[in-house]
Amino acid sequence: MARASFSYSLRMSDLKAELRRRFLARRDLVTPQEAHEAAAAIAAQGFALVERIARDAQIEGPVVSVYWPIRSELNTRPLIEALAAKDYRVTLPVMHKVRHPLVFRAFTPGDDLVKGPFGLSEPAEDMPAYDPDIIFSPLAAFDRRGFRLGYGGGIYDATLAEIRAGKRVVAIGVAYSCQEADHVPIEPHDQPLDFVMTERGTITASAATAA
Ligand SMILES: Nc1nc2c(c(=O)[nH]1)N(C=O)[C@@H](CNc1ccc(C(=O)N[C@@H](CCC(=O)O)C(=O)O)cc1)CN2
Ligand SMILES: Nc1ncnc2c1ncn2[C@@H]1O[C@H](COP(=O)(O)OP(=O)(O)OP(=O)(O)O)[C@@H](O)[C@H]1O
Repeated sequence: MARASFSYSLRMSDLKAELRRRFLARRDLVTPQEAHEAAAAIAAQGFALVERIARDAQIEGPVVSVYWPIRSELNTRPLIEALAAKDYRVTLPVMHKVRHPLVFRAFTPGDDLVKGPFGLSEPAEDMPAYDPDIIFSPLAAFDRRGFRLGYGGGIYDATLAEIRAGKRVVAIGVAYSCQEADHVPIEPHDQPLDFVMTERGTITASAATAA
């Protein structure tokens, strides 16, 4: 038994690592012009979806978490600007350890960010922390059920599991359409997204828990 589950998890991590490599390589091929247009599309769609979620769920002044892009991730800075301009409470993730939940700290465009691990830019430790109502999550690959693969830290999974144990949170994956996979391999700890947003439109995830 022990041997069977060991080989299962080895194969699973190889499979995830291979998919991660393949889909990150696709993302790296996006041209600057495509990236520019996608960032504008995500700002418009993301802003509209936040307004819709806040209205439907009757959340006054929702806390919205947006990632601060690194590497070839889709640029969410125009989305952050659009939300902040309408007085939404924007937070950015602060990483502590792999497989541990993120902390979300307040950010307003123009605020200083400090260097975190892996080239991350994060709000300073003295900024106030809030639990988000809506989380925009980066990813390497996604499927239409709403399952995602990240950089392999299990961090968004741990974060969503923790918040969902106490309240409703809407998770929105942000990606280029070239990052869509038929089926992302899943494990029991994987937390589904509610929506995935690409430059082509917004997908309502079929495995969503909060729709
Ligand atoms: N822009 C952005 N912010 C984010 C994330 C993200 O994916 N993108 N995160 C999403 O969770 C959290 C940070 N987590 C991260 C976890 C791992 C790596 C990383 O670079 N990992 C190495 C592999 C390390 C290893 O295998 O030992 C790598 O990919 O090279 C980056 C961010 C919170 N903030
Ligand atoms: N809560 C957990 N319990 C047990 N194993 C876990 C847990 N979270 C992650 N792992 C293991 O860590 C590895 C990375 O997890 P996974 O592939 O789900 O991360 P990811 O979704 O790419 O990362 P992130 O959520 O940070 O973007 C996997 O091989 C998985 O088995």
